[in-house]
Amino acid sequence: MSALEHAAVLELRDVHKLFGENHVLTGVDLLIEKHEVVVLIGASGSGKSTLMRTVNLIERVDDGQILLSGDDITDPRAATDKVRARIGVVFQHFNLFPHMRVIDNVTLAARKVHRMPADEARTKGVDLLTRFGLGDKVDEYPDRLSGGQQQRVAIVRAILTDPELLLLDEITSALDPMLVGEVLDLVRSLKDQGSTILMATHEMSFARSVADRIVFMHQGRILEQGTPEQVFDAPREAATQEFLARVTHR
Ligand SMILES: Nc1ncnc2c1ncn2[C@@H]1O[C@H](COP(=O)(O)OP(=O)(O)OP(=O)(O)O)[C@@H](O)[C@H]1O
Repeated sequence: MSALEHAAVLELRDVHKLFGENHVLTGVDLLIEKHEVVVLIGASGSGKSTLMRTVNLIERVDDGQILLSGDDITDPRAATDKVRARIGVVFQHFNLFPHMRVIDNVTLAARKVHRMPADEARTKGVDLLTRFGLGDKVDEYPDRLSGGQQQRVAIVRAILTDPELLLLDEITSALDPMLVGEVLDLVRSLKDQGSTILMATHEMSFARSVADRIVFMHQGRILEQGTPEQVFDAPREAATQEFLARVTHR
């Protein structure tokens, strides 16, 4: 077997990011294996979003390397659109096109970027929407859907082309609390079907129940990581203890 076949889905090696004088990522090392669900937690401003944005090449790292299934995507010669086509991304705001029906939103990238034939994309889109309880919304426009439904559509869009990695950045933060559960249930199904996920969230009980590994970020680096039991029940670092004391009552 070649070394590539053993490559982790995602590897960050000593990643640094600065915004002017603000050193936001201060040396992040992270390894995510296939089928792993890794949840990033940490205070506001600790660098979770920035970390995810460097993986999707929205932000360029200032130092260090990021490898996707063994390919150095921080190499300036790596084609940004080809890298992005291998990663499914869902942000806090759904960013659906308001003038396009749900099915067209879901299949657009598959058809235009991945050159999937339109009928195949539609069949796959309808199948996934149906599986996730949106079968009757296929031909609706986004503004006829609840926030939770729109976010589920955004997730279906992200998984339509079977990406190697899913990045989920605070996907429930903009939702009415009543609608959070349906979105988190979908994430749980993705885990059950073997997706590889890097997710930032403030939903601590969900993080505990879904994560294979919890990664606690503090001041731009990973302060500690481990199973949910290790990090939530026996945090080693004072900063982790303080953070958890503040958020776990939620
Ligand atoms: N485009 C940008 N330009 C300048 N500074 C930025 C930019 N994006 C993020 N920052 C700064 O980087 C730091 C980390 O922000 P980031 O959004 O990564 O934190 P976070 O842990 O995701 O926070 P939250 O939980 O609130 O989403 C903050 O100090 C923020 O102000």
